[in-house]
Amino acid sequence: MRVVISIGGSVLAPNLDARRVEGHASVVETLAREGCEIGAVVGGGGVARDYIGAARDLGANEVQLDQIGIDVTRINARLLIAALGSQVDPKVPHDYEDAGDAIRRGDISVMGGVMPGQTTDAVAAALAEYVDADLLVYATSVDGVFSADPNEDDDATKFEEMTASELVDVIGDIEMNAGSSAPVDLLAAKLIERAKMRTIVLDGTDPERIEPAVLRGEHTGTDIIPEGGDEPTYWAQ
Ligand SMILES: Nc1ncnc2c1ncn2[C@@H]1O[C@H](COP(=O)(O)OP(=O)(O)OP(=O)(O)O)[C@@H](O)[C@H]1O
Ligand SMILES: O=c1ccn([C@@H]2O[C@H](COP(=O)(O)O)[C@@H](O)[C@H]2O)c(=O)[nH]1
Repeated sequence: MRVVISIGGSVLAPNLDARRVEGHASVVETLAREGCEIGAVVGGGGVARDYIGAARDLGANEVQLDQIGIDVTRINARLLIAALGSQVDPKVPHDYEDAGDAIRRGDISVMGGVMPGQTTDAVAAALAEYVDADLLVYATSVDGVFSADPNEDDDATKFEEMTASELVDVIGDIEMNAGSSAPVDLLAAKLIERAKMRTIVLDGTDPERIEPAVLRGEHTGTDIIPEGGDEPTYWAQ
């Protein structure tokens, strides 16, 4: 089974806690031992937003701010690489071909951002499509996709499952400025839709939640169901 895991910066490195990074690395290594081929994509989190906020105050434009964000995602990717064993490609790929080559060699590949105008959510979706992944998992700071931002709206309800086109509708109005927050960004949702990619959005603050989701489809987040796609088959079955 080939899986791409997007790990939000806010769940990997909300502060520089080595044990937390080790926890995520340990789950990735366990999945690799179970026979999964893995591409990981790491976000920038609060640190990226702090840098972006300061540079915005200094007058940088949105592309310059995105470039700062990309730099931070790549630093976070290096942090995860540092915690992974010998099976990881030590290089942070800057494009999908290099990441795909590493995965096909049997290495774990860890990417950050690639280009302005998107977030690492879109990188993960594009990598998943490029390597023909069986599953894409977003480990983010909320336990799934809600009808509205659950941190802003007490009446927001969680989707246990939804189609990719419903996802596009729900997140379509979220702003796309550098450093913006969304469980999955709009470009990622469109890529998931066109690739008919089976996708799970879950709370990754506890990395232990990722393993049962990948191996058995067990989680409390949101399943994005491919329209016209096949029924999911789980690795452990
Ligand atoms: N409809 C929605 N459903 C769920 N979360 C939403 C929704 N709309 C906005 N959000 C916000 O999206 C946030 C999750 O995305 P966020 O970008 O902060 O984290 P991430 O995916 O872990 O990546 P990173 O921290 O690297 O940016 C949540 O904290 C929530 O406030
Ligand atoms: O391909 C990419 C990836 C990221 N960015 C910029 O970086 C920040 C932080 O990334 P997150 O995935 O949101 O953690 C993002 O908001 C963008 O400003 C990018 O431009 N291109």
